Amino acid sequence: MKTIEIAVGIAIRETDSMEVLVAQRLQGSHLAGSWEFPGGKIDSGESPESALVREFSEELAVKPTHFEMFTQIDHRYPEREVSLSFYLVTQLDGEPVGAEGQRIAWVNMAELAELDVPAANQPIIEKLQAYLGRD
Ligand SMILES: Nc1nc2c([nH]c(=O)n2[C@H]2C[C@H](O)[C@@H](COP(=O)(O)OP(=O)(O)OP(=O)(O)O)O2)c(=O)[nH]1
Ligand SMILES: [Mg+2]
Repeated sequence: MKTIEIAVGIAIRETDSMEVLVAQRLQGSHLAGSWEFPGGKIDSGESPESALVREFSEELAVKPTHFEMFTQIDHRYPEREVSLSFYLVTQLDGEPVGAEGQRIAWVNMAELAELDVPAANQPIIEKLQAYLGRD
């Protein structure tokens, strides 16, 4: 099975608690209905960082202006194998919207733990909770 390379951004903001931006995968897509971190496929010849910036523009109509590598994980779903590069996005130019009609939400770590997420994200979320704190 050919591995699909994906760039994903975990946008972070601090309000009363630390929050991250999630988006609900659209009907008709792989893992429809689950709450993902925005991102998508890296085009051939494209760098992961360029893909991250492009996907945030397409999906959220914002530009990540500060980001750093967080972690990388490979996961095999029954239908496809993905290689996910997760970035922490600490600054955005603009206010994100669901530019493709998807629902988006800023959630704290407790809320994130309650969401239906892609199976590949579970270890990432645990790492994120350890990194940001649980409250
Ligand atoms: N964006 C994103 N994808 C994830 C996450 N976790 C996870 O397993 N995936 C998987 C789901 C999909 O199989 C794949 C992303 O591919 P995709 O098809 O949504 O890519 P895309 O945004 O370029 O969409 P499209 O142009 O193909 O419609 O990665 C995540 O947190 N964010
Ligand atoms: Mg996508």
